[in-house]
Amino acid sequence: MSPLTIYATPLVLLLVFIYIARATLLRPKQLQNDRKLPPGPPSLPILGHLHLLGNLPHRKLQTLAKKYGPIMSLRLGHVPAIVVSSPEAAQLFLKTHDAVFSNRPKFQATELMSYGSQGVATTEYGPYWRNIRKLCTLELFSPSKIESYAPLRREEVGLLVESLKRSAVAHQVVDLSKITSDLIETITFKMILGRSKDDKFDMKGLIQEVGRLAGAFNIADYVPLLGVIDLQGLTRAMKKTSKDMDEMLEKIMEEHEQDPSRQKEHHKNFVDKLLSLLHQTISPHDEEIQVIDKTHIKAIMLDLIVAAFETTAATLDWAFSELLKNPRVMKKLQQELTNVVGMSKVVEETDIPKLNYLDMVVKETYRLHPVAPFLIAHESMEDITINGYYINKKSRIIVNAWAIGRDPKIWSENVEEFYPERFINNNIDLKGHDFELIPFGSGRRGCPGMMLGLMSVKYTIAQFVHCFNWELPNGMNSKHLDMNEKFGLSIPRVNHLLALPIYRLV
Ligand code: HEM
Repeated sequence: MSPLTIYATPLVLLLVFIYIARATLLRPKQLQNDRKLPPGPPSLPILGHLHLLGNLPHRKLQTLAKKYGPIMSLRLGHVPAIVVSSPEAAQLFLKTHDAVFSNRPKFQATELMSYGSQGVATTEYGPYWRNIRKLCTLELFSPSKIESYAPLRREEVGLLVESLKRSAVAHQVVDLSKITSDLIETITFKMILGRSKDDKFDMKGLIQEVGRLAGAFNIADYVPLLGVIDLQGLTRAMKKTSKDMDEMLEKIMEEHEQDPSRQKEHHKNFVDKLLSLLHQTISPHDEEIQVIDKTHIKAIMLDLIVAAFETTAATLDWAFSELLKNPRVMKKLQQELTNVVGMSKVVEETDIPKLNYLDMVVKETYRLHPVAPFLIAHESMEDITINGYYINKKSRIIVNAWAIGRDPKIWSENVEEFYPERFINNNIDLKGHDFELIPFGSGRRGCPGMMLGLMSVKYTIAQFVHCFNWELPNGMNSKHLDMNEKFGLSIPRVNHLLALPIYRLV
């Protein structure tokens, strides 16, 4: 036994004892009063229901919701949580009572790595969030801004097509997961930071580490007394990553400030825009004057990159996985591309609105693989009663978009099948109005980057599927392609997707 273990064990026992004593003596108000909580499974002392979550909590919570219903009550350590698993219930939380549930809970990861939760996605509901979100919408997500990035997407996807053509000639299997993740990395960095990856910093490595740490199950968030001793080593890792990340973001800001060409309006990218607002009020007309400083700018940049990168890359990974697993769908999509674009041309973004089957393929990808299966956690800002159930202020709201997408009562018995045609005769879209399909969330905290992300997703799928036929390596039967997923900040594939490109245009 190591000396560390010898000292740590009595300490853990002492902390556990204090925790039980506190929990017993200071019983939460909700338990003293006779208020009806939503149903839920029996819980353990201290852990509550943490032990039930497993490695793939979206699947475990789906199973539990079948027994306890679409509004289910859990306790994750000391945190009361409500799990929402039907479109009707999601509508209640994200639309009808949106104003009560628009807060974000604080996590150790966002506190340590997002500058005290000061980014867009991590910050609490209030004037600061409202102003920053308004600014991002105007400067990054407006239709004209999305269009202004079309040349960037065209160039980066074009370079990849050329490289894939070379692989095709050499009969070389490519790592599609890596290729698409590198592509999204480049596009995201150029859009938000105005620069591509370079040797100076390992931006992707750092962002992936932030994603890994933020997505890890951190006992400190649920049993704070145990968090003090940092048994998992996460606090240490977060502090280190946050320091490295800070150095990188500082240098990036410095470079922007020192480049005089950046002062010209048409050269400005998102960081320049944020820097031009330094020490100014974001919105002088709002009820609370907010002056933006460098810490805010770093938190906003980081939040946007993390929100954009993993989600978009994981979507592409699952879309290509499903297309390779379902050759019928791949052929039908190629047929649509042949008809609309023609075999002698590559896809342009202006073709995208005409590609109806592509639209259905993307929706079906999100139905089966909402890459943020629980959206981003929401938190109630006041006590409220919904459907006769009492919900405490500061309850964590977990919307299981993954379970909703796989509910046979909504999607019929072929729910596990990748079948884009299910969208032919309905108007279900991804905008958050149809609670059967909410991979981008809904309401005030719904994803503001949806249209920007969808453009990269659709354009990349269309170009790759139009330019190439794709085969699995070593003649693998499509039925044998593994679809194992891992849970984190998003749910990517466990194993990278490998495939052989064969050029198909004339
Ligand atoms: C294309 C794939 C994407 C998916 C599937 C996705 C999904 C989501 C989801 C589920 C949420 C949480 C919604 C909620 O809590 O109700 C969210 C929030 C957010 N997303 Fe996205 N997203 C994507 C792309 C992007 C991109 C490209 C950006 C920015 C460049 C972005 C920026 C954000 C931000 C800033 C938030 C936080 C909004 C807030 O808290 O007010 N997302 N996204």
